[in-house]
Amino acid sequence: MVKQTVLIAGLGLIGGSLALSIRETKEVRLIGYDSNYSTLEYAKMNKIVDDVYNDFTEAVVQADICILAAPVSVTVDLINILNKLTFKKSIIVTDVGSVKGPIMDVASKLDSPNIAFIGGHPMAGSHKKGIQAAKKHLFENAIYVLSPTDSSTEEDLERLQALLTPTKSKFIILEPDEHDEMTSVISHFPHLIASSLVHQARNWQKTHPYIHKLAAGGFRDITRIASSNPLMWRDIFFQNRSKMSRLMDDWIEEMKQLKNLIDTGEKTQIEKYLEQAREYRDGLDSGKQGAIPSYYDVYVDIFDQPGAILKVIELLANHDISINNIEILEIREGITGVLRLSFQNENDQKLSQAVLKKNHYDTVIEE
Ligand SMILES: NC(=O)C1=CN([C@@H]2O[C@H](COP(=O)(O)OP(=O)(O)OC[C@H]3O[C@@H](n4cnc5c(N)ncnc54)[C@H](O)[C@@H]3O)[C@@H](O)[C@H]2O)C=CC1
Ligand SMILES: O=C(O)C(=O)Cc1ccc(O)cc1
Repeated sequence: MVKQTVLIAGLGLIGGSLALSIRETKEVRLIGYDSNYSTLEYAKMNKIVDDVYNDFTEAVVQADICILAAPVSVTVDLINILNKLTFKKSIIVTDVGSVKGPIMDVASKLDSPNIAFIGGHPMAGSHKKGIQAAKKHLFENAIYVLSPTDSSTEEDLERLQALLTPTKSKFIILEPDEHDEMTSVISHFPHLIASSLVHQARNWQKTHPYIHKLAAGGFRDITRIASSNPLMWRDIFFQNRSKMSRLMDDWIEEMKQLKNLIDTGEKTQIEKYLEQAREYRDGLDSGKQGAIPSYYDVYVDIFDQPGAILKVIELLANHDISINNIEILEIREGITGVLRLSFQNENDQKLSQAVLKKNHYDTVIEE
């Protein structure tokens, strides 16, 4: 069987993770392009792809399928380059960008009859960046948005889905504008708000130096997404600029109304506001993977003793459970402290809780 050549352009967190899940497909020759030499070196050394290129044109003309996995603005530039090339054979081109509008706009100008463009967005990720953070199972159970275009056929869509099957994600078809509006509401705008809450705390720290300590609990949780890659998010905000701007207008208006209720002592109205928010939030399906991936955390009480953290890690490693992230939330001399362990999925979360409980650790999973 003739192997199809698949190019991943941009071998960072998302491109690298896609490569790790696709590479086991025997009938694929996987090649990678990136502008960063050490990324290419890493990808080659760790056999994440079969071959690496630092020239996009040289790589893409070989490909049967090309996945553009660079920042959104770079993806737009790469599509513009595609429009200047001659393709002697047919190629399916897709992307992974968090914003679809600008990418689909430029893709609609592709005039080679040999290019079939299908927009894409695997809705899972992390606050980390770069190929070192790539994970084979990153997209497991995640929603994977696909946006076919006039240039793509049903067969192209099926071929792309077949290639992406090892990601174990769930495909949904969305119109680009629909996608950008929804992601602006549940991902892009909340991101900005999380960062603004952090700024607010930082400003108040000048008045109350102790705020830093108090912010370690719930505040850190609700602002977690503010720790993500600033360059990527800057790109997302500007590429989804008009939708972000509209949401900011709505938000400012809502804040004004809330301020008014607080200033005038409208307790009933405020209670109603909180109640409605609680009802809607409780109705969100916590068991399903949403667009912003859930965090699967387990809180473990540990004693401040040498090697206490290591013991927990060893225990889970012995059960083949891999930990995504570890944070020490509070530990003071001689008393118990809390360790937050984050896992890739609910299964690992529940399994680790069972293992830890069996070994007499106090654990909590927040609902
Ligand atoms: N990080 C996340 O959680 C998610 C990100 N996305 C989207 O995936 C895309 C990539 O994001 P990440 O992998 O997180 O970022 P990343 O920073 O980990 O990787 C980006 C890669 O693109 C490369 N790159 C940058 N400029 C380039 C250029 N001119 N030519 C070739 N390569 C270039 C970088 O060297 C890097 O290896 C973005 O469009 C983002 O919107 C989609 C879903 C989730
Ligand atoms: O919202 C976040 O920060 C995430 O948890 C990961 C993420 C980032 C960007 C996306 O386009 C999709 C998911």
